[in-house]
Amino acid sequence: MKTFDELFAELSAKADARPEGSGTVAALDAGVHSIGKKVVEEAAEVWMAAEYQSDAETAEEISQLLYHLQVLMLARGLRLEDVYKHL
Ligand SMILES: N=c1c2ncn([C@@H]3O[C@H](COP(=O)(O)OP(=O)(O)OP(=O)(O)O)[C@@H](O)[C@H]3O)c2ncn1[C@@H]1O[C@H](COP(=O)(O)O)[C@@H](O)[C@H]1O
Repeated sequence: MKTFDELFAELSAKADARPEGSGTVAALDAGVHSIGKKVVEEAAEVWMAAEYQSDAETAEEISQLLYHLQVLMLARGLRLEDVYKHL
């Protein structure tokens, strides 16, 4: 298990080190347009899970949406503080 901040630190390190086989590196290489489509897809899956699926399935979909949002942040060069200051 990891927190939102811990995942962001892990993904930031992967973006810098670019390890072989990283899905995050592949997503970053695909670019903002591709990542944005994934965010929308995952958001729709969160909505459908919340309406029709279990709590556990909804939580899993939410985790995937949070992951893809973090990838989008990295692709744009945004830091956690850039988002947190609006909360
Ligand atoms: N938390 C996640 C995570 N959540 C979601 N995903 C990605 O999002 C996809 C889930 O989307 P779907 O369920 O829609 O599955 P899918 O449609 O079959 O996926 P695609 O075919 O579109 O890739 C997964 O296949 C992963 O590619 C994640 N990929 C990675 N992480 C974590 O990110 C870290 C770095 O991962 P790597 O960069 O791959 O090393 C690790 O800690 C991972 O656990």
